[in-house]
Amino acid sequence: MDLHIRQLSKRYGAVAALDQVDLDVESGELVALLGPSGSGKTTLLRVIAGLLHPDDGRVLFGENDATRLSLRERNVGFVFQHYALFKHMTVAENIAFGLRSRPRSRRPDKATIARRVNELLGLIQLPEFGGRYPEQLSGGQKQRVALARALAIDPNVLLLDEPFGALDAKVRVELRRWLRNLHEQTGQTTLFVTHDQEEALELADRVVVLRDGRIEQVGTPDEIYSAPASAYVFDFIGRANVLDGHVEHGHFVAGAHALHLPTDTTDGAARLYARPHDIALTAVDEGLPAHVIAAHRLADRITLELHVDGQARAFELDFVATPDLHTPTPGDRIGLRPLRYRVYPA
Ligand SMILES: Nc1ncnc2c1ncn2[C@@H]1O[C@H](COP(=O)(O)OP(=O)(O)OP(=O)(O)O)[C@@H](O)[C@H]1O
Repeated sequence: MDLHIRQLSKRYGAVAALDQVDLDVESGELVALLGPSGSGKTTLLRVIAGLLHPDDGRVLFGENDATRLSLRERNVGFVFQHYALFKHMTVAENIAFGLRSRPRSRRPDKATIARRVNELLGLIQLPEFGGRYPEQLSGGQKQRVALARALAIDPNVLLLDEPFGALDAKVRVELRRWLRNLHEQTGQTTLFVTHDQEEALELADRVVVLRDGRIEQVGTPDEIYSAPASAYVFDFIGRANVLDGHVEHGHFVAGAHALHLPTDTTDGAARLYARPHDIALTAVDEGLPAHVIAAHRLADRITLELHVDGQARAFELDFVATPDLHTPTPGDRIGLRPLRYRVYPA
């Protein structure tokens, strides 16, 4: 089912946890809510779930205004990082819980529930685990069961709040790929909260970047990564180098160096942002002059720490070592040519 958020606001004293948020999620989409701690991700998810009431604004499931409906009436499935399974119930009982606790008029019969549970055990790839108790499962298995429990009720939307946040890095990566796969099978409209940009970019159809309770950018992972709408998004999405300078007649000027800007940018003080792997090494008089502070090698990758003439911030450049390439050493003078970059007003 599609989901529409209209002008949602929620304050805690002086803090605007959500500030006039608008968002449309299409039926079947997997959308990541991405932002640093305190940006409002969990608040937004809880308002959609009906666990929290907004001060203002509306939540629509399809065309139906759900703003005043309770959690149960909204028929949402959710999995939170710390939303533990019921310890005294088996895996199968946990998965069946949502269906069994429906009012009698809407409760499926026992055989239908058992069929649904088996189907879900298959979907989460734990077909033999129905009789186990949660304490007999690994962390990743528990979260898969939690997901099956959330899916059992055939929810209007599936809401996931850092569901893999408590697991170790390797399991996290496995589970996010598994979740992407599962999503392709179920086609369930899903909102996924994370503060991990890699997770968001790999998993989602679209990413919503939040900042202080407002949406900073909404786009496909490619749009967010390749065309960050602001310095904030650029910085949050990956490693960033920053050059201070100014824009003049379609060029970014830093010291004696000018770089052509493909799009119209207003003249004035500006900052250029470039990723460490998007910068080429040149002869010192052909690029931005810099000197090498340190060189680090990890397998075939080399990272140079640099000081660019006239700039206050440290600068980093990454490249792959090849046999014919001379690796600069500390103290060397080199030139830099940003290959891909974005310029934002300072
Ligand atoms: N119950 C509460 N009482 C007071 N302030 C709150 C409450 N819940 C959230 N806030 C504040 O609202 C803002 C948004 O919080 P929220 O939990 O939505 O952020 P988040 O992006 O999910 O962060 P995290 O990644 O740390 O979970 C924060 O400034 C937070 O301190």
